Order: sequence, then structure tokens, then C-alpha cells
Amino acid sequence: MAVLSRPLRYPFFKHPPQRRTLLLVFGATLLLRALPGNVFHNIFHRDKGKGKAFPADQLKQTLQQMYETDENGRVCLLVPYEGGVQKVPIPSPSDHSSDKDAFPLLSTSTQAKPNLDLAFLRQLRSIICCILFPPAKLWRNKDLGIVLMHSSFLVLRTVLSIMVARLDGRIVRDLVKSDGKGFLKGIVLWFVLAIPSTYTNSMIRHLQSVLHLHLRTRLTRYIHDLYFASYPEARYYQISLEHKLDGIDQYITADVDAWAGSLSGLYGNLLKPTLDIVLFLSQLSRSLGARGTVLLWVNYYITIRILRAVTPAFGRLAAVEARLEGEYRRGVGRVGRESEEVAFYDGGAREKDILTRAYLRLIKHVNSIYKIRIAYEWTEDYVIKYLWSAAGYGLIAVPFLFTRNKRLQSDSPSIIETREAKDNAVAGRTETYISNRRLLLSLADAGGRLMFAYKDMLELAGLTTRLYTLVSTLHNLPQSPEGKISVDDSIEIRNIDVTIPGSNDDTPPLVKDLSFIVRPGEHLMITGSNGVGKTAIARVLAGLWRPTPSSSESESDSGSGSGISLKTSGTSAVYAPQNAHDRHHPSVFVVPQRAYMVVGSLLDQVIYPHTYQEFIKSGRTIDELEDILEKVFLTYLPDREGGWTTRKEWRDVLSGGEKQRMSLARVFYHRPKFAILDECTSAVSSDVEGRMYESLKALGVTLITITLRPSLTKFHKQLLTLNLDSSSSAHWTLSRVGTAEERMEIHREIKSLEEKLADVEGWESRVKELEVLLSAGGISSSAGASSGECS
Ligand SMILES: Nc1ncnc2c1ncn2[C@@H]1O[C@H](COP(=O)(O)OP(=O)(O)OP(=O)(O)O)[C@@H](O)[C@H]1O
Repeated sequence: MAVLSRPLRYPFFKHPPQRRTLLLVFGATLLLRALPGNVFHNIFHRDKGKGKAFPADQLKQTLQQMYETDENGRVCLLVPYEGGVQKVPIPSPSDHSSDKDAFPLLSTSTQAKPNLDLAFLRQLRSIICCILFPPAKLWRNKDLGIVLMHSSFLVLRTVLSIMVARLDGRIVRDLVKSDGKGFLKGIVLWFVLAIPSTYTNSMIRHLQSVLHLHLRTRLTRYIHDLYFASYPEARYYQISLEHKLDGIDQYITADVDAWAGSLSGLYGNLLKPTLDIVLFLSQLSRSLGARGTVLLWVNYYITIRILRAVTPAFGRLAAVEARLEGEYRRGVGRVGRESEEVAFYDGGAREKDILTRAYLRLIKHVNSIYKIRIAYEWTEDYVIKYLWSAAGYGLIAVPFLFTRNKRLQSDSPSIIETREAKDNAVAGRTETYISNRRLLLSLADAGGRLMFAYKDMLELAGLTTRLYTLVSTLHNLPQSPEGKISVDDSIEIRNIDVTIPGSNDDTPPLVKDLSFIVRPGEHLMITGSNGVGKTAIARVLAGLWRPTPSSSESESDSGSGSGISLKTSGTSAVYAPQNAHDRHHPSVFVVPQRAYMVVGSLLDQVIYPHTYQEFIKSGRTIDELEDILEKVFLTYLPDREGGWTTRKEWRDVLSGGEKQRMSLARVFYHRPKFAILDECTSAVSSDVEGRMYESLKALGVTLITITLRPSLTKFHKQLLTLNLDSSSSAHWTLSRVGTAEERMEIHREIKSLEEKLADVEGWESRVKELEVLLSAGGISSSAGASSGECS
């Protein structure tokens, strides 16, 4: 403290060695100025490589590739950048499961009322220690370097402010003393000092922006690792299934960015004014004396208490604003996604109403924040800018008005009577006054920024709660259930109730006590009316829905298997062949009801979810892909769309039937042991559908088809029929296609047709009677007249 409170005037401006110090500072700053282009850039961007300009076709090819393995064996993402491609090494995804304990779920009340309290500090600590600056890797963390450099510039800025204040006083002193030489020297120093000062300011802003970007990148990577985790986590699916967070896109994009910006800004806004206050006060304390310093502190304390009392709940307001912003953004996104459907219904006006309402809710909220801010900012400005400055003026005036006058009066007349001594005394006082006034103004400014920082902290508390809620929700989602591995490469459901996740205990299951087994080659068709639970069975088979053990783990009267041996005794379980969820070679592949087209090239559509790199690595060729397109009757597509590497919005470009055929092409590409086809050919003509089914079976894929089309029965060996019964759970029957029962069913249909044919004779004689009736009345039917049949 003693060091800090030592005035800077003499060391810097009076003696030759201190001039060297000034020159050193100046030289160091000039050196730093040259660094960002080279050293800083190399420190922070060394691994990323430089954007390299590519010819257009090479660029297209590289974009198709998406990933590349560099000479060190690291996987690099190829990112388009300034007309070229930049290689960004991506760390292998981590499951971050060890962090789960640091992110317990928040209670609803804490979520609703974010504040600057212990809960906020805990949330902040978890985010900083687990995501941004994990202690174990602290010294390898490049962001720490940015923080340190940012901090150094903040300290430098404060030191420079004090130097400027002192120099200001010195220039005015020389002016009052009519010391032209001293004045000119002061002006030269002023310009010299201006260079590091302005440079420091721009570096502070630059480093703050860099810190913002780095924090955002770290958070985004962490959240992506969690959110896009593969099976069994599959959090992107589980989070919507559990209805845990509405508007997750807003959380991941806007909220993360706002939080990173808020924290990086707040660091500077807290550190710099705090430093300013400490250094300025220690400087001022020499002039103000102990009493003045204490009074200054008392003044600050009282006014801060007043301001805190009138500060609105900015944290909660910020959290609500982010939520409303998310709702509006989601609405706009939904219309964009479903634009064709909306256009067919001409639903623009209706959608506009919905979105306008969401927008108005947001705007009203933001407007109310603005209104609240007027009163708060008015009070804040008044207190900080005017009250504090006035208090400061009062405090620095005291020594001049009282103490120094008294001292001057008590001094011996011989000293004060000389004109020069008088001038020096006035000049000295002016210098002290100007320096102190500048320091006081800076002090008031620093105090103001601290108060602004308090408001920013409240907003950060709101954003922290949202970010923490996102991360803790992702950490605490239930995992997808892991099925058991079947010993004979079959798919089996044994004594399972198919239940909607999250439904109440008293909600009846969709399908009760279900049991069936599908061995290789024993193709199964699942049919039943809409909403009966067919897709729900596919979800259980795919491991997305948790199977509920049936209350009666034995054969029950809710379903029956005729002609098929069911192993219904034993524990409830779902069995799947090995590697059912292997990302590279899945043994079970599901084609959903709604065709999904990925962002990318035509080639990417066929090989999804594989990447181009995996395609190349697997040794597959374009010729093979062309064969596949032939099997799904899409051979014309590459020519029509301009080649395999063409990138388009395939969701809009392909017709409904083409999208479904493309989805089936993926089954041909991945060649799984089992394919679950959920009404994925409903828009394809029956003959093409039949031929695709034949090709799939010829490839050795065992089919589990969910369909309402009886014409597909002939491609299967088993038929699972679901019917709703009185208990609102589906009653199921499993039969063998082509068995006695099916023949009996056919006989039943023949019999009913014969009965209908028996009536034909009666209907014919009735037609004759009606014709006689018409001709007897001499009336000719209009239809007959137009065809010229009546005379
Ligand atoms: N995530 C969910 N939350 C709540 N209810 C759901 C959910 N998913 C499905 N359901 C309900 O479960 C029931 C069965 O749905 P499912 O998709 O299995 O029907 P389906 O037999 O495949 O019908 P369709 O032939 O129309 O496709 C439906 O009543 C549906 O509303």
C-alpha cells in the first residue's frame, strides 16, 4: 500500500533515471504493438494453420471431405475461411461424465429467481472449474494466457491514468508559473504518453473480444460433446422426449454467446475499476489525509447501499428476456422448416399472428426493462457522476481552504513575502489541485463502472442460471436403455409393456405384455390402426424408449402367438444382435416415417450418417453408390442434380417419394442384419416398393416392416397385428404368414365375396325393372340422350 500511495510525480518527471523508466514503458509498448500480428497470433492460432486459397473445384472437393487427419494424426475439421479452407484440429469428444457431480439439478425456485447469492457463485464455480479452466489442465490452457495478458493491460492502463493525471497537474503548474520550457516539455511528454495509453485501450478491447470468443468456443465444444453424444446418451433425443428444456437452440446459441460476452466484459469492468479505485485512492490519500480518505469511503459506502436498494432484479429480467427471445426464434424457425405445409394451407396469416404474439411478448418485456432502467440509471448517474464528484471537490478543497491557509499564515513572513516563493506556492497548489481533480474524476468514473458492473453481474447471474440449467439438464438426462445382446443374432422382445416415457403410473401402456422374436430371415410385418403403438415398438427396439417389464412376466391374455414359438417365460428384456448401435457398421438400421435429408452433398444423403472420410476409408466406390441408386430407382439423380458433390437443400429439392427411396438407399449402403422400416415407402408406388423389398431381402437384410399396406404381407414370414381393446391398450396377435390361419382368413374373404356375388342376380333383375320403368314413362335420361342411346 505504501508503494502504491507514493506519488508518481517525482520518480517519473524529475530525475534522469525515471525518464529512462518512461522511455522503457514507451519502448515496451511499441514492441507489444508489433506482436499481435506475429507472436500473439502464433501463440493463439499456431495450430489452426493459415487459410489457403483453393481453386473452386478443389475447394468443393475439400468441403465434401469435411475432415482430414494431419501429419500428427489429429483429426482436423476443414472450415471454409476467406475463400480458402482452414484446418481446425478438433479434440476427440469427451463424455465429461466425471463432471456430473458438479452439476446437480437446480430447484425450480432457484431457476426462477437468479440472484447474486451463494447459488450463483456455486453455478459460476462449476462452469469455470469444469468447463473453462479445469485446474488439472490450467497451465496448458491458452485462455489463461489471454486472461493474464488482459489483466496486464488493465493494470498498465491504470498506471498510465495516474501518470496522465500527474502530467496534467504539472503542465498547468508550469503554465501558472509561466515556465515556457517546462510547459513545452510537458506537452511533449503528453504526446509520448498518449501512444501507450491509446494502444493499451485498444488492446484491452481486443483481448476482451478474443477472450469472449475463446470462452464461447470452450462452452460450445463442451455442450456439443454432451448434446450430440451418440447412443446410449443420445441427449439430443432424450431432452425433447423428456420435455426438459424448451428452445434448446436458444440456450446453445444465443445464451452461450451472451454469457461468454458478459463474463469477459465483466472481468475487465470489475478488475479495472477495482484497481483504479485502489490506486487512485492511495494516490489521493496523500493529499486528502486520513480524515478525507475515510470520508470518501463513507460516502462511497452509503451511496452504494442506496444504489443497491434501488437496483431492479436484472438477473431475472435477463433470464426471462432470453426465454422469450428463444420462443420467438423457435417460431420463426418452425415456419421456415415447415414452409411448404404452411403454404399449402395458406397459413401465413395464422403463423403471422402466432409469431407477432411471441414477438410482442418479447418486446413488451424488453420495453419494461428499458423503463425500469430509466429510473435506475438516472439515480445511478446522479449519485456517481455528480454526488461523488461534488463530494470529491469538497474533500480536496478542505486542505486548501483550511489547512494550507493556516500553514501559510503561520509560515515566517520572510519566506512568503518573496514574489517567486508566492508564485511557486500557487503553482504547487494548482498542480496538486489539477492532479487530484483528475484522479477524483477518474475515481468517480471507476466507481460508476463498478456500479455498472454490479448491474452486469446481476445480468450475468440470470445468464449463468440459464447456462447452468442447460449443462446440468444435459448431465442429468437418463440414458437410453441398453438392450441385451442376443446369442443367436436375433431381435427379441420378451414380456414388455410398451409405455409412453414420462406417463403416469395409472396410464395404460400402449401395448401390453408384448413378446416376439425375429430370427435372421424371419421377416416381420407389424400392422394395426393409426396411433395404436406400431412406431412405439420400433422405438423400443431401437433403444430410444425404455421398455417397461410387464406386470405378468408370462403368457398373458393381452396377446397371443399362433403358429410361432414364443419364449415368454423368464425375465422381461429386449434382445438385439451384437453391434446394434455401432456407428460404423450397425447391425440394426431404422428408417423412420419422415424422411430425413442431411445438410451436404448428394453423396452425403446416401451414406448418412457416415462421413465422406468414412466412405473413402471403407473402400466403397461411386460405382457401388450408382448400383444402390439403381436399386431404389433413382439412377437419374446425379445427372439431374449436377453430380455427386452437388450441395443443395435436399429436403426441398427431392419429392416425397424420392426422399423415401433415398432413405431406403441408406439401408442398401449400410447393409445391416436387420432393417426396421417404419412406413417409409408409403409415398412409393406399389410395384417399385415390391422390387425394393425383393432387393433388400436378396441382400440378406431381415426386415421388420411397420405398414398399413396389406400388399406388403407377402414379403414377410410373420405378422404382428395390433388392435385397440377396451382397456385402451393394444391387443396383439402374432401369426405366421402362409399358415393355416392365414389360409383360413383367405377362405373367409372368399366366402364373403361369394355371398356378395350371390346377390348379383337380384341386382341385375332390379336394373332391368328400372329400365322398363323409364321407357314406359317415355322419359329419356339425360345421360342416355347425350350418348345418343335413346330414340
Ligand atoms: N413422445 C410422445 N409423447 C406422448 N405421446 C406419444 C409420444 N409418442 C407417441 N405418443 C402417442 O403414442 C401413441 C402411439 O404412437 P405411434 O407413433 O406408435 O403410433 P403408430 O401406431 O405408429 O401410428 P401411425 O400409424 O399413425 O404412425 C399415439 O397415440 C401417440 O400420440
